Amino acid sequence: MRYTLVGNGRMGQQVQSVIEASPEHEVHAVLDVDAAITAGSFAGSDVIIDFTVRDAFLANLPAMIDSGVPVVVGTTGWDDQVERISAQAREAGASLMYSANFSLGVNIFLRTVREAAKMIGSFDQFDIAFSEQHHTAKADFPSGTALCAAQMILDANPRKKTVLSALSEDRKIRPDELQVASIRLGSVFGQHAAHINSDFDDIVISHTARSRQGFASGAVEAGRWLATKHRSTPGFYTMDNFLDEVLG
Ligand SMILES: NC(=O)C1=CN([C@@H]2O[C@H](COP(=O)(O)OP(=O)(O)OC[C@H]3O[C@@H](n4cnc5c(N)ncnc54)[C@H](OP(=O)(O)O)[C@@H]3O)[C@@H](O)[C@H]2O)C=CC1
Ligand SMILES: O=C(O)C1=N[C@H](C(=O)O)C[C@H](O)C1
Repeated sequence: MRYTLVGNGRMGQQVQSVIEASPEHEVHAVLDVDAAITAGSFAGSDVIIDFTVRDAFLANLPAMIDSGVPVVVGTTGWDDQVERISAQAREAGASLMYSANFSLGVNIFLRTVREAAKMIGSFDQFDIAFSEQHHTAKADFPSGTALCAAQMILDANPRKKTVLSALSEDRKIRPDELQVASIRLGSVFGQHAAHINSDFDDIVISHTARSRQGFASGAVEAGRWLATKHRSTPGFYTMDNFLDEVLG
């Protein structure tokens, strides 16, 4: 499988080393910030993996779609555009897979949080909040993973209606607001936690990334899966679709 990588930062380099460690895969090209990207930039490639920044991803997307090569997007910070872009990909007969987090561990964690949020929804005594910690070079907040978890909690728990990502100095949080707190600290790879509280107990469900390798391995596996999917059923996919298929 020949991969073209868009972005050569922390994640681009980690994806490159995962691909180079596998006899089945090869890096076809790496397109960094200086590349003038057109549809032709992806010729000869089986999969594109994008780890850049919101604006670069949005600017390069038309060329990626026009190339007809399936695209795995790890870049976060564009959740407000997901509906428009998924429709655009479907209309073009392209394949695009987006996840704010390609780590298998994180996706298992997210499903656990969803189940917990659903269960506590039946009992008024429980409150829930979410937190994330990342390195100080991270551009977006809350993390894409935290936003994804927050949406799952809002969908699962009728007592939470909106996300509050920054507290106000002059008012209390409302019971129907879900606090999503962000900490930027040193070189933390990524830590996410759901915090549940009642008068009787505290439940904390958490995931801590031990390196960037889990994100990168997941993105490479997702690329292999998407390339196969693209041949039979092009479309817009997420890690949920991938996991549903793998888990049967
Ligand atoms: N889905 C997942 O599993 C994960 C997602 N992420 C997300 O991935 C993204 C990247 O993270 P990370 O690698 O840590 O960030 P980095 O800042 O280390 O890397 C981003 C890279 O993109 C480059 N870039 C900027 N504009 C363009 C462009 N137009 N064309 C090509 N390359 C460009 C930057 O170059 P320069 O620095 O020279 O501007 C930089 O090298 C973030 O949105 C992050 O949240 C991170 C980890 C896991
Ligand atoms: O920027 C990062 O580093 C990470 N970003 C992703 C996110 O925004 O959720 C995933 C991971 O936690 C690392």
